[in-house]
Amino acid sequence: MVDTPSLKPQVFFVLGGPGSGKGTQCAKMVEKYGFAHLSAGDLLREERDSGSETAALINQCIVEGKIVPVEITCQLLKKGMEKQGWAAKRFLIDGFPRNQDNYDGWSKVIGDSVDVPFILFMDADEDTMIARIIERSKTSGRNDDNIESLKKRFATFRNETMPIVELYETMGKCRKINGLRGIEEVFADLETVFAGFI
Ligand SMILES: Nc1ncnc2c1ncn2[C@@H]1O[C@H](COP(=O)(O)OP(=O)(O)O)[C@@H](O)[C@H]1O
Ligand SMILES: Nc1ccn([C@H]2C[C@H](O)[C@@H](COP(=O)(O)OP(=O)(O)O)O2)c(=O)n1
Ligand SMILES: [Mg+2]
Repeated sequence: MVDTPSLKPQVFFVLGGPGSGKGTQCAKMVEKYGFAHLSAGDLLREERDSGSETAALINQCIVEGKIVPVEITCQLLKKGMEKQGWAAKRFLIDGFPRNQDNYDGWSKVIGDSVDVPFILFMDADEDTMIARIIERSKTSGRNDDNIESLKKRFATFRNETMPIVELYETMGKCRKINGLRGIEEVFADLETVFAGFI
């Protein structure tokens, strides 16, 4: 039987607490292996800064460490994927799905039109993540890179995002990465996990 190549895009979600290294590692995968990278947070900040009618709601969620309703985020991701050329692409989608609402909304709108071979979970302890975000705050210009917002983001991560990580774990689709080491050592682990896809 002829093995017909799938035209579905492959999507790898990248989850982990704030400062766990999601964006850093995705950028390296783009540079070395040509993956397309969509950061849900970056898309939401861009949408907020465009001054659209959802800008105020998005900003409120960002500052309060809450998750923006999926109708907004999923449309931004879908548009971003279409812009990159939908089919036969390998996408890293960073910072999504961050809660059950994200997961359900994606399933409804995108669902089986993509393959999700696995997700990455960047694992790090809070002290390390806090130190990294404090350092990042010196240059990021982000209005949520401060200790007050950060505490709320951690609570959301523990209460809403970890159950999604666990859901993928029960499906045998979660690849846990120790994010505590140096950037290059972490990346070497990603290369191992992605063997067969790069
Ligand atoms: N493995 C690492 N070791 C030390 N610092 C790191 C590491 N990975 C990322 N960083 C730094 O920590 C900060 C947060 O990383 P980032 O990739 O933006 O995390 P996230 O997208 O998960 O919030 C950045 O300033 C980045 O340069
Ligand atoms: N799926 C998502 C992703 C991000 N957001 C909002 C809420 C998050 O605290 C902010 C920032 O997310 P982002 O992934 O950029 O943050 P970190 O890279 O984890 O530091 O954006 C969201 O509401 N829904
Ligand atoms: Mg990030």
